[in-house]
Amino acid sequence: MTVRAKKHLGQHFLKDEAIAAKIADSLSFEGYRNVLEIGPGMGVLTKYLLKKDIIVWVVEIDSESIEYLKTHYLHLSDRIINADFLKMDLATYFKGDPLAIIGNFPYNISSQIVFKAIEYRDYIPEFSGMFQKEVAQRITAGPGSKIYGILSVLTQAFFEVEYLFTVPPNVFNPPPRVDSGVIKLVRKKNHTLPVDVPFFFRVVKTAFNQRRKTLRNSLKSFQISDKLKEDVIFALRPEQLSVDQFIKLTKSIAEDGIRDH
Ligand SMILES: C[S@@+](CC[C@H](N)C(=O)[O-])C[C@H]1O[C@@H](n2cnc3c(N)ncnc32)[C@H](O)[C@@H]1O
Repeated sequence: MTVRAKKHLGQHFLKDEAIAAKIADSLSFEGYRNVLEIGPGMGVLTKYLLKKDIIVWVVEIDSESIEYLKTHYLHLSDRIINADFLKMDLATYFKGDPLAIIGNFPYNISSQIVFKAIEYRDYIPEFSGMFQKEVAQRITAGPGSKIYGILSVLTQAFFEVEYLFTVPPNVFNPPPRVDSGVIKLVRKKNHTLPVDVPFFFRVVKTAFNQRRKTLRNSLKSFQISDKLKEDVIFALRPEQLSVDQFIKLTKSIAEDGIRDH
C-alpha cells in the first residue's frame, strides 16, 4: 500500500533516505521533549525522528496518509493527529510545553506555517524543515537583498535563521517544478521585543507594501511628526533596514505621541 500523491495537498514524497536523515538531524533536541512533524505523508522523515530520544507527534491532514501511518507506525498510536496544522491551538494541545517543529512542508501553505510558528514563538524553541527554495531564501535573506522582505524581518525578529542546503526536484515523487531548501530557526535568547508586536508587524508590512519608496513616503499613514521624519532613517527604503533598525523605528514611531489607530 502506498499513498496516492494529491496535488492540492502539496504532496511530493521524499524518496531519498539520506536527505530525510539529514533533515531529522538538523534539530538539536535540547531543551524540549516534544517534536511535532507537519505533514508526515508516508513517514520517511518520521522514521528518523523516531530514532531520537524525544516524543514524536505528527499532524497530517490527508486521511489516506493517516491510514498508512496507523498501519506502519503502530508505536506512534495516539500521537498521530488527523488535523489541519493551521487550525491547531499549539498552546492548548501541548499544555504549554515547548515543542520543536519539523517537516517537509506542503508548499501551498509554507508561509502560513512560518507565520504560525511566529505566532506561537513562546512555545517553539526550534523549527526546521524543507520549503520551496525561494521561500527558504526569503525567510533567511538579509538587508540589501531583493528578496529581503516581510517574511525575513518578522521571522528574524524572533529567530536566528540558517539556510542549510538545497534539494533538487528528482528526489521526490512526484518531482516538484522547483528546487527546495532546508532551513533551521532557533529562537533568540531574548525574543521579547521592546515594542508592541502587532504594531511592529504593521510598520514592517506597510513599509514593504511599497518597497521602492522611502519610509518617509511609505509610512505616511502613521502621521509621524515632522521632527521625527528628519531622522535619516526615513530617507531609506525598507530593504536597507536591519531587523534591529525596524524595531528601533517602530519604537520611535510609537513614542512619537501621535501614532494613528
Ligand atoms: C511535501 S509532502 C511531504 C510528505 C512526507 N513528509 C515526505 O517527506 O515524503 C507534505 C505533506 O503535508 C500534508 N499536508 C498538507 N496540508 C497540510 C495541513 N494543512 N496540515 C497538515 N498536513 C498537511 C500533505 O498531505 C503531505 O503529506
